[in-house]
Amino acid sequence: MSLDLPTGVERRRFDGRGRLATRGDPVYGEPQDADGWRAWDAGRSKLGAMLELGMDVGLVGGEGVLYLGAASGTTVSHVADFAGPTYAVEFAPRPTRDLLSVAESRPNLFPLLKDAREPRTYAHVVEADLDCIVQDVATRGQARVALRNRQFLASDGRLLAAIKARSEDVLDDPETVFENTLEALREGYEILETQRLDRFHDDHLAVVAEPRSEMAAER
Ligand SMILES: C[S@@+](CC[C@H](N)C(=O)[O-])C[C@H]1O[C@@H](n2cnc3c(N)ncnc32)[C@H](O)[C@@H]1O
Repeated sequence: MSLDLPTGVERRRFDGRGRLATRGDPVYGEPQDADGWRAWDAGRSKLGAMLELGMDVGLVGGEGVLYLGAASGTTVSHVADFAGPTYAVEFAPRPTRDLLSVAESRPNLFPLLKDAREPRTYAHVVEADLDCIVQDVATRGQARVALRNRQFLASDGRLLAAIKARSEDVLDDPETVFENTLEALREGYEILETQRLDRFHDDHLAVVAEPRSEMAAER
């Protein structure tokens, strides 16, 4: 199935091959074309992989985004190229330094050196009613992170999460980890679509979800 890409994301030719691309300053040595488009490497980006696999991520371009686990900005740089205000949370100082450089040419990208498990520490900065949370934290308790940050999402917003099985339990069967994580997520989200990302990222499950209205409060 082929779904529309968000405005600001196109399929362009690089070295004779059609690849996803956004327009902006290069960040990680990715190929660029003469019109200022830069290739979006799905092998280095879970959101890129979700788009390559044709998942219905619900992005149209221009969204307000909270990105959890921004690292040095590989994926969030592409997000900021096509989205609106993009809040990028990362708790490790070293990659956050790189993220600050990525933000220099992207006035809509706001790096936050914060722990995604503690949303109260950035709730005064991040706006409410965002269209989208992108989550790629690779830490134990990935469902809890998504539930705690649900407060920032509009009622019709989307959670786009990449769940890494080995971050929850190195020994457990990934399928079991994914089932348990989805069960935990259902406390605050309705799961719309899931897909294994193994073609691009081993033992990762991509999840598209929307907030459930009946969840009383964040935990
Ligand atoms: C797989 S990497 C993210 C890669 C990035 N999303 C990309 O595609 O460019 C996971 C990142 O999550 C960060 N992280 C893990 N736990 C976190 C937490 N509780 N709060 C904020 N960042 C966290 C790690 O420091 C790491 O940089």
